[in-house]
Amino acid sequence: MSGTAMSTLYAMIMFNVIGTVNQLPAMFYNLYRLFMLWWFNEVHIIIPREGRETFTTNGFYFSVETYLNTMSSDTALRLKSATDRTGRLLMFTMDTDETITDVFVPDEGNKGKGKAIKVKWSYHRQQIRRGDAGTTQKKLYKLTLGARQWRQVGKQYLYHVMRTSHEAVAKNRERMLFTNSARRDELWEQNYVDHQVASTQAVLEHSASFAMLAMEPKKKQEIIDDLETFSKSQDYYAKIGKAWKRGYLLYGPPGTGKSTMIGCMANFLNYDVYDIDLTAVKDNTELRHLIVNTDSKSIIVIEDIDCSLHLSGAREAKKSNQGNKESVDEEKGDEGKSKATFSGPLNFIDGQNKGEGKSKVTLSGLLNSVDGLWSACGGERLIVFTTNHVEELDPALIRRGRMDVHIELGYCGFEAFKVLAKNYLGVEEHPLFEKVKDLLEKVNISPAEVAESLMPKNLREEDKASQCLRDLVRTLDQKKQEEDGGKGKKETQVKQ
Ligand SMILES: Nc1ncnc2c1ncn2[C@@H]1O[C@H](COP(=O)(O)OP(=O)(O)OP(=O)(O)O)[C@@H](O)[C@H]1O
Ligand SMILES: [Mg+2]
Repeated sequence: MSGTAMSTLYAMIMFNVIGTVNQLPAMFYNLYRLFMLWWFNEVHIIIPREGRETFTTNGFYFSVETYLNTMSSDTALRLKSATDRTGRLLMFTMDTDETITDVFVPDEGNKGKGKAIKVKWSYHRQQIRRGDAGTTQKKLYKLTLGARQWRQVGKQYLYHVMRTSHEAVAKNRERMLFTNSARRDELWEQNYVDHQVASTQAVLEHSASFAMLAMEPKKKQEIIDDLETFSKSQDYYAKIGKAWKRGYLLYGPPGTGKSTMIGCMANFLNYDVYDIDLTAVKDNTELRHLIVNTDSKSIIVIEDIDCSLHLSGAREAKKSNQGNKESVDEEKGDEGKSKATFSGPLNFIDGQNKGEGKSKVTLSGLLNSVDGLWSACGGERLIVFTTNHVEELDPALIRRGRMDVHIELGYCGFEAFKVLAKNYLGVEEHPLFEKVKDLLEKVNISPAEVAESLMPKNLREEDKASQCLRDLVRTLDQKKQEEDGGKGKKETQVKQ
């Protein structure tokens, strides 16, 4: 094909894409177009970096870049690599004039009838002379595919590119942790927050995944299925007229993995986390304001809800004192005064009430805020309460409909231990496993304590697994003796 003919074709496709050939008589134009497609049998689509207006950029160019990044590292021969803007994620892009091939299977029922098509992508830079102003460089991607394929599934393919790139962006999106909490330092210690970026934004650094969560496998799978179903059920929730929200109550003794599970949920769903410390919330109005101002795709967390406030007490006092308007007045008194926002994780509540136990949040205030979230906010959200003492919570707070799923996290059983042994020591079998199994049936020990025993204490030790397992057996024996001696709790507890 001659250079002139190619340029004509480029020009045509570009005209076609941006729709500027309206002046041509329609019939002549269509005939001409069909002839060109038949004659050259290939279509080239140019996606320039520059947008249509001066000084603008073309969003689709970046979608293509992200899309190609999801595949170019496997197929291109020359790649450029760089980190993304956060400096954390490695991106691979094609080098100039590099070409890669993509295979696309259109939907059944489409004109392409489900047959795979091959398309080519290439990346180019062109020097453009601008008279006396010198030259500028134009960056562009070029898509090449058969003329018939373009007619049949071209648009479907381009939408596929756009959708895949949006999904990749969503997947690699950094999860943020917002907190009103004076517990910020504690969160840092737990590696929830990256120190370096905390002054401007808090990135959720918790690397927890369900794979490393020690829990009975069937129960774990049920939770994963529940989360997955929830995240894909937008249409279903709309159909039954229910807000797209789900409440989780996580309860169990200390160190059984409640906070860890929240990290797993956030990473699994790719949601942000809003950690609300009720003791740092001034009053009910402020709480409502905080909750309603959370973004979609987020998990609103209230940890240790039993200790944050004496919520059940507040409710009981209110019940037994129906005539006393004080608590109601308290709830209404600060209407409109709240200034709290989730503008960032640091200092967004004025310091005076922080951690001083002066919060005036009441149980009914909390109930109203949760219900307000259910009714007033669009978008998907989870709300998670954690507690060590579920029996002390007011039934209204945790009734189904508010807290849809109740998950008990118990002491460490043998199944949970095997997950920990695999994660911490990389072993799936060991002669000491039988002994550990036997002791775990008799002793109540939290996964946190087991995890602590499984941490190598001496790097010079060659057989770290045996050393750690011996350490665990010693700890379990010691606990058993304590329990046998009546010092510890002896009643059987739920194990995971
Ligand atoms: N089920 C578990 N699976 C894996 N690791 C666990 C599990 N439970 C606890 N751990 C380990 O123990 C540490 C403490 O656990 P975590 O903070 O999740 O407990 P918790 O139930 O929230 O305790 P608390 O009631 O005191 O807040 C975690 O950092 C993790 O390393
Ligand atoms: Mg916790």
